[in-house]
Amino acid sequence: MSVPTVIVHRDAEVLAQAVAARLITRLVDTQAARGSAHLVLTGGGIGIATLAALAATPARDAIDWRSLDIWWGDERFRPSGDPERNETGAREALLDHVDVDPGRVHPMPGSDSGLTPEEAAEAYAAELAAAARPEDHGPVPSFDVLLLGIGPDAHVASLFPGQPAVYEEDRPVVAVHGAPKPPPTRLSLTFPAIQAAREVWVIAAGAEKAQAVWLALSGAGPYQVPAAAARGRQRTMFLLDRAAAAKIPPSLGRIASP
Ligand SMILES: O=C1O[C@H](COP(=O)(O)O)[C@@H](O)[C@H](O)[C@H]1O
Repeated sequence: MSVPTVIVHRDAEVLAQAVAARLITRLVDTQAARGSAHLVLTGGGIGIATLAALAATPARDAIDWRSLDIWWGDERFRPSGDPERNETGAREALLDHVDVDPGRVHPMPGSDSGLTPEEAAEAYAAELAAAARPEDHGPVPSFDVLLLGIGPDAHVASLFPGQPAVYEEDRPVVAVHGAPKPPPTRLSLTFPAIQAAREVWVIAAGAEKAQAVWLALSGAGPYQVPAAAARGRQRTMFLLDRAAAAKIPPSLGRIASP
């Protein structure tokens, strides 16, 4: 697994725009090299703001949207179209405004799917397995970029401290019950699936995330600090605003926006 690189931007607005710009470059380069790319989206305030920033920049047209597979790192188990779903936020902020191939957009099943949360997790795992190639050496595609927000409690995706999902070592997707942040029932990628990504980008803005960010970069254990296990195979980035970076030593964070 890769050692995190930390980049600090002035504020949440610059952070969202900078991550959007970085994403365009990464996806364009990947599509040039391999013809297509796999992107995993996150929900949350800065996650959706990043997607809105991507939608707002004309450079978004450099991405071949029809050759992009879009996945989610976690989802709230609510009906399709529910405002609490990460999918709903992503569609409104970005996906409704670009020429994606609907067949390559892979939302996690909702509570109106007729599936139990456990069945929904299994269904999503099967969808991931169907997209994996022999060279991926595992049950999920090698995601090119996997975006993660982080909670004040250091949760990533829907992997909350001390919950059974953080101990999952085999299945790539699990149902989560009793999440401390509402809604309580969710689906989430697990650490093995997250760590199969080529690149993991943790995005955080705001002072309420500062302690969690510091713990995630300080060698804390993943069961109590899930963000400490947010690592990509080739690259891990912590993309922060100044408030979220406030507790990490200045030597660790490279200021990118004066
Ligand atoms: O519940 C969730 O929370 C995290 C962080 O959200 P934020 O609003 O505090 O930034 C998010 O990354 C995750 O996808 C989501 O389901």
